[in-house]
Amino acid sequence: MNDPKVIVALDFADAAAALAFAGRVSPNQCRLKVGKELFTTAGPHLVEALVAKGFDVFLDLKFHDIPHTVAQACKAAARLGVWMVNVHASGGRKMMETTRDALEALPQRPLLIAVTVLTSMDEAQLAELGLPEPAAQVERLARLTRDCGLDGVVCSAQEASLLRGVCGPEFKLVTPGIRPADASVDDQHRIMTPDAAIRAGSDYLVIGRPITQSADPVATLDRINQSLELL
Ligand SMILES: O=c1ccn([C@@H]2O[C@H](COP(=O)(O)O)[C@@H](O)[C@H]2O)c(=O)[nH]1
Repeated sequence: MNDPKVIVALDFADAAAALAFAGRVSPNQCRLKVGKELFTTAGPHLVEALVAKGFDVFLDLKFHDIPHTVAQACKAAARLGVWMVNVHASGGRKMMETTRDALEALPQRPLLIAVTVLTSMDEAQLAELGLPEPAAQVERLARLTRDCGLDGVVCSAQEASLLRGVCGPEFKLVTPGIRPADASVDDQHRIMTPDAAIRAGSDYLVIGRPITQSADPVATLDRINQSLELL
């Protein structure tokens, strides 16, 4: 598989557990995501170690701060050799454009995407924040992200077909909240199965616990990949 669709979320408590998983899979089977828990405990060295093993690494730190701070943080991420990095679209136009410009000045840059609405959020939680229902808020932030020249967004697969129409074929749609039919939903709300997500227009599926907490993580990953090959 040259372009694996599955990005495994390495939400492990320490570097040893993350490296043990990475030692059991190959860069042809999946990409890897390092998020807040693992980065806070294991830091940049772990990211560099995964990159050195040949994996495409998505550094999922969801930066959200003033423009200069976010741009510098994303440049620091680029120096680690990561494949993809992200910010929160709700940080606004100036933040996204400043970060895009900072990365475009580099000889080699990671993909830059923006989080729209977290997949754990439902309509009631958004209403509490004074925001419209998920699809409307996701579309608004995705349009802004595209206008700022970023490469794509994080959204739920439930919004993928809408955004594919609005943002075009090249715009990357990275979708967490993926749940095989027999998996626990956990704290996710806007979910979809792996094959339905790809059919809806997702480019990449972020999958954590359904793989990493399963009895046989490699077999689960293989099963998901096989279900996608049939499409
Ligand atoms: O909207 C978002 C953005 C990021 N995530 C991250 O994806 C994984 C999902 O893990 P699961 O175990 O498959 O639920 C996790 O690292 C989140 O931080 C997201 O879920 N939703």
